[in-house]
Amino acid sequence: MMIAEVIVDVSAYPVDRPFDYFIPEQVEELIECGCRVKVPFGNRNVLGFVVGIKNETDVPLDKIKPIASLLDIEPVLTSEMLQLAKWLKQETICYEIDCLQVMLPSALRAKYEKMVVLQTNVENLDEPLKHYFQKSTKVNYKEFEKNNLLIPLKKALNKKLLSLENVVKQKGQVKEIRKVKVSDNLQLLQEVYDKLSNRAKKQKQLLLWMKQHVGEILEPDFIYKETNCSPQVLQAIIEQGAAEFILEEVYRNPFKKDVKKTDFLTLTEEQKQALHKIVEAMDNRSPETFLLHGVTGSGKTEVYLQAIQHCIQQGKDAIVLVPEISLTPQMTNRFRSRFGELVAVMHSGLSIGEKYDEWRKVHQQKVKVVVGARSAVFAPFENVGLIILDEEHESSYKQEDTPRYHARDVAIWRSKYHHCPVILGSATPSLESYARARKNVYKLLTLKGRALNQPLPTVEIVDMREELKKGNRSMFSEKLTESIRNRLKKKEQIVLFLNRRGYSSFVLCRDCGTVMQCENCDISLTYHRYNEKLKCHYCGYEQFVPTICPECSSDHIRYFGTGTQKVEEELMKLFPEARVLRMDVDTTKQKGAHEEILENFGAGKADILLGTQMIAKGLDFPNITLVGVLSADTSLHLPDFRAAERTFQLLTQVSGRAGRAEKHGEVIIQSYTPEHYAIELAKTQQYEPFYEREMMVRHGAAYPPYYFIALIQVAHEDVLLAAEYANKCAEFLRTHLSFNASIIGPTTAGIVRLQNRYRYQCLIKYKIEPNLIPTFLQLMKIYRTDWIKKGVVLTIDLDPSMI
Ligand SMILES: Nc1ncnc2c1ncn2[C@@H]1O[C@H](COP(=O)(O)OP(=O)(O)OP(=O)(O)O)[C@@H](O)[C@H]1O
Ligand SMILES: [Zn+2]
Ligand SMILES: [Zn+2]
Repeated sequence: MMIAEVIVDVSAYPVDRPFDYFIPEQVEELIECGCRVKVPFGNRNVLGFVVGIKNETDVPLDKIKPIASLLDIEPVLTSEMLQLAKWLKQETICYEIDCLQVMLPSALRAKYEKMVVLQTNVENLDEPLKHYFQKSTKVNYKEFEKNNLLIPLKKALNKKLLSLENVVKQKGQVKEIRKVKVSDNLQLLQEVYDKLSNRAKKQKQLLLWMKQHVGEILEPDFIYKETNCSPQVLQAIIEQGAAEFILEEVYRNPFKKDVKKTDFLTLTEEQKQALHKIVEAMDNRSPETFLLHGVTGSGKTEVYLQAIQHCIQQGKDAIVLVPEISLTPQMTNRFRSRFGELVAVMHSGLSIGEKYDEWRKVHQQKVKVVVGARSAVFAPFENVGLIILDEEHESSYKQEDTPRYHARDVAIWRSKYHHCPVILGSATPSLESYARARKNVYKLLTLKGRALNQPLPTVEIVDMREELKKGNRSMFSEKLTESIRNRLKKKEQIVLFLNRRGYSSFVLCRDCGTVMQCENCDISLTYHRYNEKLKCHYCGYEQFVPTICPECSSDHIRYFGTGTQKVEEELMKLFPEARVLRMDVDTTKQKGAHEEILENFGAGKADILLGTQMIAKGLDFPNITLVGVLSADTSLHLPDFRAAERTFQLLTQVSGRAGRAEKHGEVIIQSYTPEHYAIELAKTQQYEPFYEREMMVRHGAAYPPYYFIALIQVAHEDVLLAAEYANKCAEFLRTHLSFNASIIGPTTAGIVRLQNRYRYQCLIKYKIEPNLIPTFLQLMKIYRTDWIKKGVVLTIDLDPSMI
């Protein structure tokens, strides 16, 4: 008797543990840990993951049900992933099932159909299988299941004579085109022809034509054009068996264009030293974490590329994480141009099907390198030799939804598992990472100079209050206007950056001052011009811009806030001759739009690239000599203890786009608070002085990296109940945590009402608190068994960004 331990796809407290199921005899030889199964749970069948297989159980045998069906005969999760899920669940206080799901592409969570594909000459197959592949090289898995052939199938898979492919069943997810296959039986064609009455002239004509194309596979449009027949005529012929419609699967290619191969650059002395240390760690199979701190344009990417080369030479695989926002084709092409077909790319711009195809390339070990956003840290390579996080300071490496994991932590866990190094790279490392490097927890590697020895750009800060005093009400200071004009004359390129973090365009009544607010959240709606709608960025609520004020019926409605569109309009007025490209959420909605804008700018088809966060990173164009930051301050005033750090990072990153080749770069930063240290220190572009200063601030306020923080939020539709449970929560923490932890709150959250729920929170600061995780687990248990029934929503975030 064999028993499988299964984690089922039900997120509820008592269910967050493996359940025992009998393994039916016919799948005993097939089932492995990491396979998905369907199992009866309550009165329905649910999806589950096999996490263990054993011979005995403590559960009374009459309570155990059998597995309903086995969905995979090759595991979709490796044993590494199963272990990782167990760790992640503790680390982030969530359900194990959430951890398992986050590791898989969404196509595998959806409906799918499995096909068995021939990888060899049919003759090499064993007898019972042969028959299925006589006509086609791809056969539905169900055929083998139905005919009890799973055991010979598995043997053939192990010998790599056959392979498995999952075909997503959901509509539109497998890319297929319909073609017509003319029968290859000439005699049959003749018979059909003979049977036709003479009146069916068109059909006869088509059949005569088909006799010239026996066995061919053709596109319907081609047939209509060649023979002048209608779809009805073709249909009639098909019904008589002379031809058939077939679906031909075409592979998605997320890479629109092929890239030219590039060669390795000769490294600078600093690059060489950094690479040497990394290679050493790889050779010694040492799970070290390196912090590669290199100024903008210092050639960090080249170091990554050569480290990956070494990794591939060792026969191992490399994972490269890049923030979603800088996963531009320009970025991925740098990897593809070196490693060609060995690269898979994973990011949210891909369709479900494309994502799945890329994941499969990794799962089937067809590629050696994956370049992707956060979740690519779970790439199912089995022989990882190197993990890289580029722009390691980026907040998008932290998932803000369960499981609330940080890609850096997962990367380090995997590096220990695989005995390989991790590289964290940045021009502006997070304070946490830099502090760890100072303490030698991470190994610090520094690139002080730019790759071609170019000087860093000159940075000037313009006080916008002075501009206002001078009577300049425009969003462009005199200095910036002058510099733009100058570059336009010299035919050099300009990047204008609008800091939109924490900033939005809102709509206000000029008579009564009412700001249009979300129905569900205490937050103003953001105006989107492209569809003339107001949208809530937190819950997605949308409405048309009102023509009269809902409060006072005035029709004096006014738009506030400087969006990129407004900047564009003003640019047109000031510099009618300038060719402007705008890059923001609105202009990059369509697939490939991002790519096109960058390509056009790179090809010199525009003078000015105007954009938001999207253009702060990764841009590497030699002709950019001026970077203008229109509003440096907006990100300073967010309810986030990292606001200054993020502002400094952003300003440094965006400044780094200027003067990357021969021509010298200039940066102009406009600000209303130029005396703030984050802005003042961005002028020198030196990281250390900022680090020292910001560390003092963090020390004074007892924030990371000096202390760890955790945030617990309690939300309820009823404000009183929200407060009541938040109090219970705080009380529970105070009685269970030691004096080492300070508990602040409950207080109301930054946004008091979100999605119709009132929100309270407790902030916990600690250095060492052994009781923390057990206490959180206990609290979670109370919540999941009791509070949840009262409509309370409780979340625990062990590394919150907004507080
Ligand atoms: N050793 C080298 N010799 C010549 N050119 C180099 C070398 N290393 C890098 N470069 C070039 O210098 C430019 C900047 O390099 P890269 O983009 O890798 O820097 P980075 O440190 O990643 O910059 P950022 O953090 O600003 O994105 C690129 O155009 C790159 O091709
Ligand atoms: Zn009004
Ligand atoms: Zn809302």
